Amino acid sequence: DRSAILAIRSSVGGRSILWNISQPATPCTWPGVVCDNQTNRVVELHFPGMGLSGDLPPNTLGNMTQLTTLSLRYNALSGQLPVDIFSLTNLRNLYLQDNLFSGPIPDLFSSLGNLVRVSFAGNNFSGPIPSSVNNLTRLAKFDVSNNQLTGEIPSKFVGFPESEFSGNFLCGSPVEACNGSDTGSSSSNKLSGGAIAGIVIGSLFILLLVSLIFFFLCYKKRNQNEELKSKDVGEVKQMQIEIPHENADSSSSGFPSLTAAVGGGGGKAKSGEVSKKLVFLGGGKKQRKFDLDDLLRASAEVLGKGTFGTAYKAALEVDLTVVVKRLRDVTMSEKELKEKIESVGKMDHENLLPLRAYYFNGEEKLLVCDYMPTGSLSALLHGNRGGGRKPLNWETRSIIALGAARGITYLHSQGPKVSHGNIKSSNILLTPSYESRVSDFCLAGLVGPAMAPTRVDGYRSPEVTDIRKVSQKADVYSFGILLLELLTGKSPINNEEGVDLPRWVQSVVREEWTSEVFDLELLRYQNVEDDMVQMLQLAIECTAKYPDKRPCMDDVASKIEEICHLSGSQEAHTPESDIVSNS
Ligand SMILES: Nc1ncnc2c1ncn2[C@@H]1O[C@H](COP(=O)(O)OP(=O)(O)OP(=O)(O)O)[C@@H](O)[C@H]1O
Repeated sequence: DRSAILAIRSSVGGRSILWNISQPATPCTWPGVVCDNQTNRVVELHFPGMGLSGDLPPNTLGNMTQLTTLSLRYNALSGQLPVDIFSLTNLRNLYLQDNLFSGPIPDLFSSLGNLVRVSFAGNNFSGPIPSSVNNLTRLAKFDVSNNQLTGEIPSKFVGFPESEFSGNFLCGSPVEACNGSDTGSSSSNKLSGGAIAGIVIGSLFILLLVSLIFFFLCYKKRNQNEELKSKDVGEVKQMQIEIPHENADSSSSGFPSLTAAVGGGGGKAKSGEVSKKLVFLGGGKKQRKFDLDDLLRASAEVLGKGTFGTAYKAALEVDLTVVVKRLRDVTMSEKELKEKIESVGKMDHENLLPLRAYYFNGEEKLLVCDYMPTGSLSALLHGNRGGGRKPLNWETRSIIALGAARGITYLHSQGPKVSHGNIKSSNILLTPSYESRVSDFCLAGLVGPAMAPTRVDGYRSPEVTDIRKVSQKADVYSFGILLLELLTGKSPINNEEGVDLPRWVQSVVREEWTSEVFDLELLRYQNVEDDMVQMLQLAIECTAKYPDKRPCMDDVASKIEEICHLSGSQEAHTPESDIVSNS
């Protein structure tokens, strides 16, 4: 290993201060060199931005057979990649971005079967990406942006981020589809003047046609809006007669009233049907009651649009704020819906956010639950990542996981067909002491298949093709994703790897979980590393591809208790400063 590094040095130079060969015989103490403690073999080389230039020497790197990471990014290395690099079968990370490498990515590249992350971005690599890369099953990142690559992108990269392939002459998913012509064609394929003129005229014609269609659609839309406006006025009047309330359009807080926010007191009521009744759920439970007028008068703020419709925060009084969900596209009959909501209203567990009340009148369907001022786990994990954020410690994360697991376990205990159906971090709401309250449970059958939104995709188990047909084992899968989210700090919907979390985690070898997988915020808690590894294993079990291979929720909750030494009910006592660490 030592002589290989010295050979590289004499070929490509670099800043001598970083290559002090008068040092001891072992290269393990040289800057940028990482060795295995037991074997003393070099496992990682990190020479980023060290002023290396020229061609890498042949038959050199290939001798460093234990190399797992090779980082030569931000240098001025040129020429083709030496062939012996492709014999480094232990290599997992290859970072060669921002150099001057040229020539093809050879077929041999696919012999690096352990590769997980590769960046060739910002070089002059040319020719096609060999289709044999389809065999690199662990590859999770492959950034070849800004090279001279041509041809069709191998099918392996469907679903990878487009940005990793941009700035080339490539076609096919994830960039634009191939149309049969070679975008990287040589001068012999240059278009004639006539052909160019034809294309220009054709394009102008298409532009004209598109503009005409656009104007026509705008015109039609405007007419429709005018029609709707006149209809709405009628409906608002109708609702205002049916549901009388004072001061409906504005409130003292400056936010519009709920009536105004939902568009004039709600949707269309069935003719002759008048309902002012807000039906409270939860039986004899002590809770403050209010009537529909109070609700409609309350100042309302949109919280977001979810699977079932829009959620509004409605402040009724100084100390009474609720969330109103306005359901849309409900496919059930009103009778069925009432039965369903009544049964959901009976669910009672300390880790569930109960439904407080509902209101149905014709097309208008409102669900009411308590507002949770601390917000959701999603906001806590992913909000404010840029700056001014308080890291979320391991203990808090495990208490949140356990609370959510217990809430879901309770649901599953209500019958083999009862499942949550929409487990995700925005549906785990938190009390001020960071206890979990699982929300939006058992509502999966409410909306039609057209509502199957891509937004739940990151959590949805592979066997679920219709979001109305969920199961307890599908819940376990989604919960496993939630655990991965807690452990990695990455959102399953929108993460920089652009891959699904289980696939990404499993592409990293176990020894590297600590450095590669866990949220950086968790790395400071070294005494709990074992617990985190066990939790990650549990998450992987939960996200098994086949439902039968997944544990049941009851066992998942017990396992979390065991891993984190948490048993009994978690007290709501911990002040915020103990929960989110300040450093
Ligand atoms: N009771 C609540 N208290 C505080 N925030 C809430 C409450 N209910 C929902 N939210 C927040 O309001 C936003 C919109 O919620 P909503 O449930 O409508 O959509 P979602 O959770 O994003 O998706 P889905 O409808 O699929 O559950 C989310 O950010 C959610 O965390």
